[in-house]
Amino acid sequence: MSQEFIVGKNPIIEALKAGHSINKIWIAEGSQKGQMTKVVQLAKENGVLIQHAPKKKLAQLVDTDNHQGVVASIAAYEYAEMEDLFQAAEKRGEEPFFLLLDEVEDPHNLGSILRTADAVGAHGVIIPKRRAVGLTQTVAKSSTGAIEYVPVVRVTNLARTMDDLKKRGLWFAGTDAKGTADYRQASFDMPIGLVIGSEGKGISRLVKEKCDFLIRIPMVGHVTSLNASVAASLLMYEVYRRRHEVGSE
Ligand SMILES: C[S@@+](CC[C@H](N)C(=O)[O-])C[C@H]1O[C@@H](n2cnc3c(N)ncnc32)[C@H](O)[C@@H]1O
Repeated sequence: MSQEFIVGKNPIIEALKAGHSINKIWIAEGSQKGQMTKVVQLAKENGVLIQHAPKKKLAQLVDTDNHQGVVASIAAYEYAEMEDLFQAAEKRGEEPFFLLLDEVEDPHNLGSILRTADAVGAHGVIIPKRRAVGLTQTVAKSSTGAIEYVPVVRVTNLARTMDDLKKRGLWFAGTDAKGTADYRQASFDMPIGLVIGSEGKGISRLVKEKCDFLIRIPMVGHVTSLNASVAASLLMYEVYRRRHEVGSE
């Protein structure tokens, strides 16, 4: 089984809580306080081996000093199947709410999108296999554990996947700073796929053509677009706002 590392207390706590298969945890000597006691307690409950080591050893394992004194070696994150996303919606008695990321490359953006997707109860994220970031440890860290809860499906061809999903009732809202409709006027009560473009090029032509409508978040300042994860978060919360009455969390 392929193996990678996750770093930081919160991501490791979430991985342990979610029952992710962890081979071993390294804790830096002298950093056993605060949240670290929770890491140790959960590791013991899950029978995970803990090794205390100098900070330098942790930095060598993961090639960074930014590990908050704890590193875990885990089985690689698994991708979900499309059916898992539909089942997640069905289980909650909700219309499907998926995110499609068209070649998002920055792991911090993907992590942050997963974090908000978890917060708003989106049923899953769809990414292409090529020219896009996958489920790496940087993504896991940026997602602060949400990677454990939001199913991510990898597909060979996003445009073709949209055709398949349309047959299952999905509507696609493309997002673009130059989109024709103000997002405040769009409908989100049907089964919806929110399409987010890449950091550099935005949504590709083919994928854009498959979108049923193109929405924009109005911008009255000087820059021409928002960061992909910021735009995704605002729009995910708009879907949430439309679907949940105040106090009905
Ligand atoms: C950094 S932007 C891409 C900018 C790219 N140069 C372009 O021309 O589209 C990344 C993605 O964030 C989303 N986005 C950014 N600003 C937006 C806005 N004002 N309204 C809707 N979506 C936006 C879109 O999905 C966009 O493809």
